[in-house]
Amino acid sequence: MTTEQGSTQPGTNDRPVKLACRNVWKLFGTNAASFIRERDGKASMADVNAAGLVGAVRAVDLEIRQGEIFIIMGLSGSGKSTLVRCMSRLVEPSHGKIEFEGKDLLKISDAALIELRRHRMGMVFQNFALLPHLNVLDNIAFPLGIQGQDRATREARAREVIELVGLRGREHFYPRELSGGQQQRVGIARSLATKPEIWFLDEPFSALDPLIRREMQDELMRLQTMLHKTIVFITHDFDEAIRLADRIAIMKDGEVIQIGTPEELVVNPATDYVAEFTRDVDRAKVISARSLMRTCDGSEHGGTVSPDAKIASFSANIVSAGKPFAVINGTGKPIGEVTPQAVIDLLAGIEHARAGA
Ligand SMILES: Nc1ncnc2c1ncn2[C@@H]1O[C@H](COP(=O)(O)OP(=O)(O)OP(=O)(O)O)[C@@H](O)[C@H]1O
Repeated sequence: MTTEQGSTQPGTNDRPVKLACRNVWKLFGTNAASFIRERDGKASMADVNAAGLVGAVRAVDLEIRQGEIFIIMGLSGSGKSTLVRCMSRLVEPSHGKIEFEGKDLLKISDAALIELRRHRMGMVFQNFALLPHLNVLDNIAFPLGIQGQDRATREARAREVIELVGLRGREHFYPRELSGGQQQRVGIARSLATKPEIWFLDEPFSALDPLIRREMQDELMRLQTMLHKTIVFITHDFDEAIRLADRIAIMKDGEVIQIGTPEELVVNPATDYVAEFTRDVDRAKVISARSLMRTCDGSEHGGTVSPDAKIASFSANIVSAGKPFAVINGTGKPIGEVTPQAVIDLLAGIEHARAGA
C-alpha cells in the first residue's frame, strides 16, 4: 500500500504469490473453449472476432502477492470484471490456469470451490448488494449463517466488524436508512466478517460522491494496515489507483497491457494507452528521488533524501536550498543526487533526462 507520500511498501516483491493467472482466456460465444484449445491457447484478436466470439479476457498472465493491493484498471468493456470473476471462478475461464496458493482452481471439486469462496475469499460490489429486508447486524451476520455458525457466534463476529468499520450504533438500521457511504461500510463489514484471505473489490466506491469516496479510500487503507489482506481492486479512476495500489494492471480489449507500480507506469508507460491514463497525474506525488536522480558531479549538497522519497515531499526544501540533495541509501551512502532544476522541470511538466534511472 502507498504511504502518505505515495511510496510503495518495501518487500512486496518478496512475498509469496497468493493467486496467479496463467494464460487465462474468457471468450463468450459458441464453442469458445474448443476454439482456444484447438489453437493451443494462442489466438489473435482478429481470429477471435472472425470466429464470432467476444474476447473478454485474452492470454492474461499475472501474479498477485500475499498482502498486496493489486489494482485492475482499464476502460469500460476492457475485461476487468470478467477477469476478476474468473479469479474466483464465478465465471468459468475458457482456457488457462488460475492458481490459488499454487493449486489449480479449475481442477478442484465444486464442493471445495464453494468452501474456498465461503471461507477464504471475500467480495464487495459497486451496488453494495445488501439485503433490503435485513438490518445492518443481520446483513453482516448473513454469510456466517451460510457457513453454519450459530446465532451467538455470528452476532459476536458481526459486532466486531461493525466496530471495525465505524458503524456502532447503526446495528438495527435497515439499508434504506443509511447513506451510500454507510451502505458500503456494511458491504465491507459483511465481506470481512468471514475473515477472507483474498478480497475482491469491484469498483466499490464508484457510486459514491467524491468526498465520501476519498473517505472510503482512507478507510480501506486504515483497514489494510490492520488486516494485511490480499486485495484485488477494480477501478476506472487512476487517482484512486495510485492512492491505494502496490501495483496496477492496465487492461485493454481483454489483454493486460502493463503491470507495474504507479511510479513505473508514470515513468515508463508501455504504450500510448497507458500514458493516456497517467496523463493528468500529479507526477511529483508519484515519482521518487530514485527516478529523478543523476550521478553526483561533486557539487555541494543542500540536504539528503531517501531513494523512495516522493518529489512532492521535498520539492519546496530543495528549491529554497538552491543546491542538489544527495540521495542516500540505508547505510547513509550517497547513490546519486537530485538537482533543484530537475525538480522545477518536473513540477513544470518538462520531461527531464534521468541520468541515474
Ligand atoms: N455474459 C456475457 N456475454 C457476452 N459478452 C460478455 C458477457 N459478459 C461480458 N461480456 C463482454 O466482455 C467484455 C468485457 O466485459 P467486462 O464487463 O469484463 O468489462 P469491464 O472492463 O469490467 O467493463 P466495465 O468497466 O464497464 O464494468 C465486454 O465486451 C462485454 O460486453
